[in-house]
Amino acid sequence: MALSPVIGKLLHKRVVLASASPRRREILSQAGLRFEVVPSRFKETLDKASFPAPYAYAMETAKQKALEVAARMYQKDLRAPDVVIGADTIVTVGGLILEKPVDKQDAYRMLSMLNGKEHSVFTGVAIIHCCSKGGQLDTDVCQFHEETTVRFSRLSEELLWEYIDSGEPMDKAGGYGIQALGGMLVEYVRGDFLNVVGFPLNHFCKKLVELYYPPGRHDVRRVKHDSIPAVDTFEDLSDVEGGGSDPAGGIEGGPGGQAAAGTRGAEANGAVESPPPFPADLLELIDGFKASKALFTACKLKVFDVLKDEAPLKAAEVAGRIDASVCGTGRLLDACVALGLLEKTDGGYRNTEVASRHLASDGEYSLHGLVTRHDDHAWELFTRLEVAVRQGPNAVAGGKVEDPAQSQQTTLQFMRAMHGLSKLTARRVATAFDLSRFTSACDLGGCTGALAHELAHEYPRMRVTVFDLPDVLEHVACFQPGGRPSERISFVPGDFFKDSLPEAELYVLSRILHDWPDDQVHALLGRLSGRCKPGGGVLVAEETVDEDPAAARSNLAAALSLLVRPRGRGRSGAEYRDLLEQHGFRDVRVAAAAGGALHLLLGTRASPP
Ligand SMILES: Cc1cn([C@@H]2O[C@H](COP(=O)(O)OP(=O)(O)OP(=O)(O)O)[C@@H](O)[C@H]2O)c(=O)[nH]c1=O
Repeated sequence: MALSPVIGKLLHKRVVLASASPRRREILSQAGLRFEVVPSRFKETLDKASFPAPYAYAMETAKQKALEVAARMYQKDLRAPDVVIGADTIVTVGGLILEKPVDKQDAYRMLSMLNGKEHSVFTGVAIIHCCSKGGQLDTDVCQFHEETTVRFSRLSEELLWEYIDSGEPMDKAGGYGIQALGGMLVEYVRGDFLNVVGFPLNHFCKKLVELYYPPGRHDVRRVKHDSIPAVDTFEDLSDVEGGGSDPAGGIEGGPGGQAAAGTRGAEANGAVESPPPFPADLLELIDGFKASKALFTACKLKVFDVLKDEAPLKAAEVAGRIDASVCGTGRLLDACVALGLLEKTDGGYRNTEVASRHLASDGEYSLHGLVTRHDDHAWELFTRLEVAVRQGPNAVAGGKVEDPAQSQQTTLQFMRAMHGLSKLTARRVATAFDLSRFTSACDLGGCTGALAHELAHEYPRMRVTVFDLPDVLEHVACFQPGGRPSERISFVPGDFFKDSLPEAELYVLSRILHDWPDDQVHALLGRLSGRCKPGGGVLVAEETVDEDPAAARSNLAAALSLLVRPRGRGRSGAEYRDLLEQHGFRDVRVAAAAGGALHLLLGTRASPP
């Protein structure tokens, strides 16, 4: 069966289901998973009020159930299973969390609350990978939750009691079982049916895909947090069976036929037309700016710096370090956990590897400066996207040109942003072509010298001059590795439109040309071409505006940025090639770097006719 490659990843592992729920056992075994069942002894008594949302409570309970089993099994024979799966299903209505009723009266109380209304069913799931490290149990926790909306018909007292007397409600969250007699109470279901029954199989498979086929081995652009499965087998299945995001499609093909019976039951109850597929991707897109803003805020408040130095820390401790409210900090930290930037453990919050490497303000590959620049500058610029669309490029701010050297602060911020970005791509730019025939290079607008360092490192015969505005070069010292530039790198102050260009065999224009309108690009290339000797070269690195709709998604940010910028313009790869050829460069070779984000061109100066 097409799904088996995903489930199959667990077939050679010792898997334990930490649950007494017969429904979970059935759902997972019908999906082809092989596992042992070890019911958890964890008491479901966590303080619900201490969680920011009901799903967080369900996820934590699921995790504690699984951890209890892992710890107990490890203690017993000093060998934990490879994977322990825990789950917890709750029903929420009017802000209340309903678990399993304690008696018939309690079941009546719950069913009365659900009567004639919509409610949510959340299942929190924890997939815990265990191993033994230094004689101790080591666990790696992966958690997620799924929400399904269910609506009950208006039911008479008599029917409610008849249902309660059947005994079915007693071991089920919210006091009903949708898969059996309880299905008759349900008017409609929106979302994953199996999630209501007790285990969100579809989301579980997606998580397995994320865990066992991490981005990098596949096309990164196809992996989206909690939404699209990244493996062909799984994606194909969704297509075949009625559309990836259509929960109903998934149910029909689901294991065992229970689910199918459930949906048919809901239809038979009549009255309500089945709702359209839940547009999860679209909603994620609508909320996309909130995710960016959460990241910006956490960076600005130096959350990732604090957690890089000391971790794990509780929300109150982080709040103390960043001088912010405990409640606000808790929300922000949880948002960062949901975004995959932080991890939450029993001891508190800690950075993910990516956060420590890229979001703390220090470190070789820090993007903190880039994030700050986006928050302070790009954010504001994008609020004017509508104006830019209506009036065309460069119309924003009445054509006001932002000068990066406006103030020391702005210059430094700009340099930090550029430095972070350049460090990430410099090696790729330096090595995309064999540049070993050049013994000197001049990086025009080379800013902090990040690319110059890579060129000097890659080509031991090459001397590199960084040519940039005096205000920029004033600050370069703090960006040099070890505090000082290499012997083969020199910094020369000047304006490439006015001042004499340093002599070099290779001229580099990395992320420069997009910033200028055509007349100034021609002026600059004309000066450069006049200075370049025959056989010399020009290397251009740019984000391009591609005409190819298939590439549009990856170019989206660059294309829109170029639209809202007060100056400059986006160009396609072909336009850059044309520009070089117009200025006497021949044999233009083209390459892509940084996963296609950068377009590189290397041209050779022809002898004048
Ligand atoms: C809404 C609904 C719930 N359930 C069952 O309700 C229990 C929830 O309780 P839990 O605490 O998550 O699990 P448990 O049964 O106590 O088992 P365990 O995992 O060991 O704690 C699980 O059984 C679910 O199937 C159904 O069978 N059908 C439904 O429509």
